Amino acid sequence: MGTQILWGIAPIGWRNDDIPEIGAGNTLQHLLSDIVVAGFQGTEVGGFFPEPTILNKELSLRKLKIAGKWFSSFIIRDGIESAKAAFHEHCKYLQEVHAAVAVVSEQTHSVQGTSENVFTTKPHFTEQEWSLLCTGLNELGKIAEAYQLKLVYHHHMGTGVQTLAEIDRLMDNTDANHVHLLYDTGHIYVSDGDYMTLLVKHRNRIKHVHFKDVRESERTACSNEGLSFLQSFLRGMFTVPGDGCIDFTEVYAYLLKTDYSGWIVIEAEQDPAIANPLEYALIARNYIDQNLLVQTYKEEGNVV
Ligand SMILES: O=C1C[C@@H](O)[C@H](O)[C@@H](O)C1=O
Ligand SMILES: [Co+2]
Repeated sequence: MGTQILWGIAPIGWRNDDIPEIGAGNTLQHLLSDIVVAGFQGTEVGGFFPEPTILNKELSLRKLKIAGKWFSSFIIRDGIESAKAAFHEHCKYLQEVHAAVAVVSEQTHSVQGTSENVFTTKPHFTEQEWSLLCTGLNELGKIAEAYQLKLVYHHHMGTGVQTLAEIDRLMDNTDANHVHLLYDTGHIYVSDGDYMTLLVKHRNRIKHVHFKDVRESERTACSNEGLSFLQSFLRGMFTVPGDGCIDFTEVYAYLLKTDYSGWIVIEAEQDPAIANPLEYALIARNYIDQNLLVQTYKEEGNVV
């Protein structure tokens, strides 16, 4: 067995699909070259990425890989058949860029992209909606496998699968063979004020990881002011590991102890006009090298 971890960083610090205007001047080439400078092995696909042959060329020039890509599903709103058709297209693209996972988030009734207070407003699915969602995800999971991908579900602020209780329900009612979990430290911390319980409870379903850190003072301010999800990230609620309040040494130690293999993707949405993306990528890299990789080194029996 043993642990095989690939380290990536998401485009979200350079350009953000939730607010496409910010960082719009950052090109694909600029982003990918910054990722190389910061010493990461790959990234996730952003909405502005080109078709597979062009992307593969730019990736191979820099020896970078693609981990996966976000997919907003509307299983509840549009029905399973409609979601399946869109997901086939998504998986086809991902297979062509040799990705490992398809990141799925159900966006029916979501307030993620709205001006609603994300700390007090979120959808609560009915019994019928839960049943449709879980059945639909099982179907999408099988489609992902046909493209040599794993479907990993992204719990997310402002959506119907946000809290630990909601993630429990999703895990309990979907097929573990087809529906896996993406563990995002930042989202579960902002939602529940805790990140270890989810990790320990559902470690056996976790097949993809986002390391997102949180500035506690900004989280409190955003919550007190009743900001939306988009306003909160523009305000600086999220940051890279090493710059916020999450103890990633604890998270990483647990992943190592349980032989996690796969991608860990640094993901911190910030306004690139305020937080220089390369500078923050280097802060993350430095934190990983100084605080996390030293654990792998010790596990291998080395003396530090
Ligand atoms: O994985 C993610 C993808 C983004 O589009 C999303 O809004 C962000 O919060 C996230 O965690
Ligand atoms: Co995420």
